[in-house]
Amino acid sequence: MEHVFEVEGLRAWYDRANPVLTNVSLTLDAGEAVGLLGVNGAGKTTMLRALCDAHRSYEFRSMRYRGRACRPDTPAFKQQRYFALTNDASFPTWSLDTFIRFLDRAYGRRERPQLLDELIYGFNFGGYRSTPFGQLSSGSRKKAALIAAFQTPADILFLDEPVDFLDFAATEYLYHCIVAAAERGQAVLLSSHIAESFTRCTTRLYVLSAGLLSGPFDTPGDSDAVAALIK
Ligand SMILES: Nc1ncnc2c1ncn2[C@@H]1O[C@H](COP(=O)(O)OP(=O)(O)OP(=O)(O)O)[C@@H](O)[C@H]1O
Repeated sequence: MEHVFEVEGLRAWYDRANPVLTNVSLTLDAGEAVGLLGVNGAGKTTMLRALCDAHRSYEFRSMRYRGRACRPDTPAFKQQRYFALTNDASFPTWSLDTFIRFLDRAYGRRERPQLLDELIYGFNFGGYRSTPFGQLSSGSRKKAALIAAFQTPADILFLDEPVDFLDFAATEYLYHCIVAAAERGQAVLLSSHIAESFTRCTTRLYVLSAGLLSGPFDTPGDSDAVAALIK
């Protein structure tokens, strides 16, 4: 089966003599959510940033989007992936409504127009859609970032610690959104420190440690077994 995305031999660094990532290879398939585990500082964010053209210092042996060679900055790849940061402080004067208009131009419109309204309702964000991001609480800012991510028609969603800052209800709704995105045919790669987010949402896991990515492993059914993967 053709993978929607594959990368081999990714290496990334801040100091070239001490690379954060020395050999990262992974595949993502349409219609699956995949987890990315690693202790604090393992390099998960650096990896996602490198894959999404947000980190300059990297090299790789090969990268493919739907079987075609690409780079993180290839326009055809960029238009089919969305990267949601852990803690996004960009566009402080923009609201969700403004941001969505921008994303509609960049990614094209949603196949189901009602998806955006469903997401705003599900994340209980209706009262904030015209509030500037800079005036939102951390959790509400995160909800805006996740609504923006899940409403795009991009083939691949890269979600860096999507659970962070969310309240209980929003966390539950996030899990629903990840599963629903996979059911719609998108590929989702999410990093997290919450084992439950993997057992609830993913089918496969990769573990980042000492610059190397191991896996994929079938996602275990219980949280202790997930945590054991990084011991
Ligand atoms: N701007 C930077 N300059 C230099 N080193 C950095 C920079 N950002 C991150 N690092 C280092 O790169 C390594 C990987 O950091 P990264 O943020 O990718 O890890 P992470 O797995 O996402 O961590 P966490 O789970 O704590 O978010 C760490 O040793 C970190 O100190």
